[in-house]
Amino acid sequence: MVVIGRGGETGDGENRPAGLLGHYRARDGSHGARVELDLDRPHVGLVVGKRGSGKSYTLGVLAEALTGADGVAPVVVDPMGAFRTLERPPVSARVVEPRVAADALAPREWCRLVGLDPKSGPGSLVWRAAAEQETLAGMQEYVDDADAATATCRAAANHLRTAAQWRVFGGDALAPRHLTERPTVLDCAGLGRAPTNTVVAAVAESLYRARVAGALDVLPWLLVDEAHVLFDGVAAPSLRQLLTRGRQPGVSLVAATQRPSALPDVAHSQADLLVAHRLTNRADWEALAAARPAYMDGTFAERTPSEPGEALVVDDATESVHALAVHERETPHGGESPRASELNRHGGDERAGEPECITDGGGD
Ligand SMILES: Nc1ncnc2c1ncn2[C@@H]1O[C@H](COP(=O)(O)OP(=O)(O)OP(=O)(O)O)[C@@H](O)[C@H]1O
Repeated sequence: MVVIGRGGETGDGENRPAGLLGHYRARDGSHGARVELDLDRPHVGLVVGKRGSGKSYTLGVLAEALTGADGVAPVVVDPMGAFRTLERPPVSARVVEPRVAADALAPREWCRLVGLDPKSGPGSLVWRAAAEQETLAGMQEYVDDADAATATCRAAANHLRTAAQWRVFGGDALAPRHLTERPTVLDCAGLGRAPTNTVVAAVAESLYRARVAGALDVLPWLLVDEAHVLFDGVAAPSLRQLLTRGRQPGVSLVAATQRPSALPDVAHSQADLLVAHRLTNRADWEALAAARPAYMDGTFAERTPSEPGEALVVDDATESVHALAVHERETPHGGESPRASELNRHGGDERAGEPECITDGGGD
């Protein structure tokens, strides 16, 4: 058995947590030896591949592995509702509609979020409101009562009203302890790009701060699907922080994307683990190759897997490359596209239960 991500360490490996990622692929398609992933130390991972190549499935396998290990806690950002099935045993994750405290975002991020230039009148008013107030309701009141031109107040109020309509602000429901006491899925299906970015910014920042402050006794793993849309919005600074400094306090980040070429260079240079499913785009191969070291034998174009669930894993810790079949999920995979032929006579399709909503009150 091989443990990916664990290199050059002495000591009793038996006692250190690891999770099953897959098996080596034999030439005849049969399973070879087990390949596990180190869950003892924090990691930065990328899961890449074209549409339908198995990225979400692999994130699900990783969430299941983390659930079975001591001392770690998976927090999954679910942009499409594909991970709701993790609420079933043996994971029994809590699926929540995320709520974010308004003061989890810095004043600068508030301006960016609502699309206002901080140097403009309305932008500077929103900046001051965010600096002074803890809740979105408080910010709205601050803007309404501000000693500023009517047009400035009205423009700022309109932008804050839009943010209020996203229904992601309110209370401290995403407190790090809450997030990590059980495997958690943040159900962002139906949220747009800006509110999803808001959720990821707040969660990434609060997990990081909690670990730095010594307020969390488990090591969180933030798993984000469709990551390219997050490195392009207000979540980007918090994700960059996890990439460059998250391992020190013990926060892991695994980002999945179908467009690795759209990720910033820092994501490629900081990742110590790459799980590459099938990729056919030259720009994507080049983005991976630019950051990948000489121990890669052959090119990504030559070695790209052909079937969903097959992966090329590049491990910086052991400076090795592995061709795997990713392990089968224990919970059902929820990322399947619906097929017309599988709809029932009433036109419905079977969905996982409605997500639980945890708000602690005191919201906006
Ligand atoms: N390890 C695996 N074992 C068995 N089947 C798999 C595995 N990985 C993927 N599949 C199959 O491939 C399909 C596509 O996988 P998945 O939904 O994870 O793709 P994706 O890369 O996330 O696609 P998208 O970019 O559209 O979200 C799954 O529905 C599943 O049937």
